[in-house]
Amino acid sequence: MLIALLPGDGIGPEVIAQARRVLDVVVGDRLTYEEGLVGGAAYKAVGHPLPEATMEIARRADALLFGAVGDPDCDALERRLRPEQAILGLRAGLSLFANLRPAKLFPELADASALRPEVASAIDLVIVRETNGDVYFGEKGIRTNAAGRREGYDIMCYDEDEVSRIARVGFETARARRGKLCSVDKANVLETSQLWRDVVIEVSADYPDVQLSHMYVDNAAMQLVRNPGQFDVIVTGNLFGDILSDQASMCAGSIGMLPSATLDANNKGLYEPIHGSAPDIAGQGKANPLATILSAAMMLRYSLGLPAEADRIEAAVAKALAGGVRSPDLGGTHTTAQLGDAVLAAL
Ligand SMILES: NC(=O)C1=CN([C@@H]2O[C@H](COP(=O)(O)OP(=O)(O)OC[C@H]3O[C@@H](n4cnc5c(N)ncnc54)[C@H](O)[C@@H]3O)[C@@H](O)[C@H]2O)C=CC1
Ligand SMILES: CC(C)CC(=O)C(=O)O
Ligand SMILES: [Mg+2]
Repeated sequence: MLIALLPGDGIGPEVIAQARRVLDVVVGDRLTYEEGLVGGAAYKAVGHPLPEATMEIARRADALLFGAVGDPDCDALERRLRPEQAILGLRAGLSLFANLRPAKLFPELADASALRPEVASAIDLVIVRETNGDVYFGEKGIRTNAAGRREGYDIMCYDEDEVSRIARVGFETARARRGKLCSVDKANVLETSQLWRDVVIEVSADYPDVQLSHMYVDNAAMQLVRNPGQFDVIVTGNLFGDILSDQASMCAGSIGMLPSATLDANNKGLYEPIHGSAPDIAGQGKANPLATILSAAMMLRYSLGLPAEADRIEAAVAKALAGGVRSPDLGGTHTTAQLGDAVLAAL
């Protein structure tokens, strides 16, 4: 099975290196890898953040393992050349529309959560975030308005098929878990959200066994901190899901702990930590690689049909944490490579 390995920028290559070490031990030569340039690294090498050569590898691969993109050197570039376009281009170009972001507290990390231990310990949820639409992909630009002033605009738009297909992923995910789906929107002020809510209710007719609720996104942000244990599966749009998942990560200890899978309709997937390229800590050995290692486990489970191997990796991460290894984001002083060492030792 072929893996497209896309390290990207900043801490991306550092965390991918640790995930690769773990995969080498757990699945060995059952996987082969082809590395592709993405993000600022690709822009600097060939003048585009998502070169056709990388897309070609991505299309051929059975799964994609992605680090992160984003490079302060590229901040002044026009939008289509910015590193971040690489991840948007991969999601759109490969129809990767269903981003699953599980947030669960490893019991060993109760002290690292931003929440009180008794509140944090209840967090065990999945955010199902749509990733092919919303303001990230609507018409956008900067124009001069009638008053002669510059105005920026990003059209928020979802069509009913986009909503129903992600709603189905939400219902199926909930059905396989505790049977509760919370759809998060802003239907009190956004037409897009009103349609979202209507379509989710229509789809719910096919899932009478799943308990559906609706919540406005501002309340959802508050409830995630107040009582995260009330959520099983959250289904939401691209923007809201992006924000809520970073927030959920702190309930589970750190942004360096949350993995993700972004799947197409056939479970081909791109696997990546939810975090970005973290330029503030890049190159210092401070990055927590566990989100990426856990993303590799999700890849084995969802796209490669190797659930036992995925379980092994997740158990090794838990064992490493139980052994006391902690990167700075978790309140410790261990390096990126030392976290990788601890997971390998646990394996
Ligand atoms: N999927 C992707 O490739 C994403 C790319 N980005 C890009 O990354 C760049 C930086 O964005 P930020 O807003 O700073 O978000 P970020 O997620 O890169 O970093 C936010 C904060 O969390 C810390 N952090 C992130 N990952 C960590 C890890 N594994 N271990 C320890 N600490 C970690 C960082 O040091 C920073 O203080 C930007 O160019 C942004 O556009 C942001 C999010 C996702
Ligand atoms: C470039 C961003 C849309 C990436 C991001 O923040 C995310 O997917 O979580
Ligand atoms: Mg994000």
